[in-house]
Amino acid sequence: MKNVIEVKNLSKRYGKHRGIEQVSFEVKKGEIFGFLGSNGAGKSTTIRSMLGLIRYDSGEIIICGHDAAKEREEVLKCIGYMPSEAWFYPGMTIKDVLKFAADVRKLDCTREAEKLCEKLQVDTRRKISELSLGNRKKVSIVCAMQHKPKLLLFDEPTSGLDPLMQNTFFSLIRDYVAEGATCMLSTHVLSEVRNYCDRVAIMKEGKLIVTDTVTHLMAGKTKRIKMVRDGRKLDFLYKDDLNKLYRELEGHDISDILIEEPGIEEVFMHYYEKEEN
Ligand SMILES: Nc1ncnc2c1ncn2[C@@H]1O[C@H](COP(=O)(O)OP(=O)(O)OP(=O)(O)O)[C@@H](O)[C@H]1O
Repeated sequence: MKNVIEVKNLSKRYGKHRGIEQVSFEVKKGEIFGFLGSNGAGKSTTIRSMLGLIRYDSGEIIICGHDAAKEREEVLKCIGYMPSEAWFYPGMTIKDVLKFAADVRKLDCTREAEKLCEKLQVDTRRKISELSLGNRKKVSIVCAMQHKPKLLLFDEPTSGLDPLMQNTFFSLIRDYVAEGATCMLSTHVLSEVRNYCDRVAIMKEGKLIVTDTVTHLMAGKTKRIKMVRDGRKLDFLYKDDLNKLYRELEGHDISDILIEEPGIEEVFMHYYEKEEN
């Protein structure tokens, strides 16, 4: 399958401060790719480098077959970007904002914008200054999607959206992906990754520590064990061979035991801990 994103050995420093180091990953056409990491891990730096919003120090970024450093305009043509801050000129109406965003691309996006506004319940007559954060986020979503881009690139898209709108947002993504688009989104919301993403990359302290399918990550060796041992309730994550655990339990009174797959939160923590060891 064709790669829509290829990031190779991407590094960026902010003066003395660490930005990102040697980040490499690929996203295939038709994937929904989750980008995870705690505050300051380097997600926005990677995304902004992809868009040419910041100049990176070394490495290579190819998007839709174009080099992000040398063919920025071509790259921007194929991307619909939603930044984490939904900032617009406060005096403009939503309709004006959407038209402005389409005009910049020299496209008529009226029909698609109307469809999106209806689904997201956006009243285009309202002024930006009257909108809550959630409603500004919705305007941002329409701006990113109305030109039906090949690559939907979202930086923390759902913060501020109510659960109903989050569902609508992901169903829109799925519709575009079904029509041939690809999506990469950064998020702190692990359930979004579990429910909607095909693959995930986890960043930590400027480095990419794992890239894998969500299914594979969830099916790892780590288990959550709940048991009552010698009258004491225990609840812990177990990463080793289960046979070893059974041997360790010999001679103890086990009155109850439950072995289950950990949640994605635990898988995420597992990778963080593993890196530290
Ligand atoms: N303009 C800047 N000047 C100096 N350092 C910066 C700047 N922007 C980011 N950094 C640093 O680069 C690192 C990566 O930050 P980045 O914003 O990419 O992380 P992030 O994963 O997007 O975090 P968050 O989830 O909080 O948005 C951090 O150590 C951060 O302090």
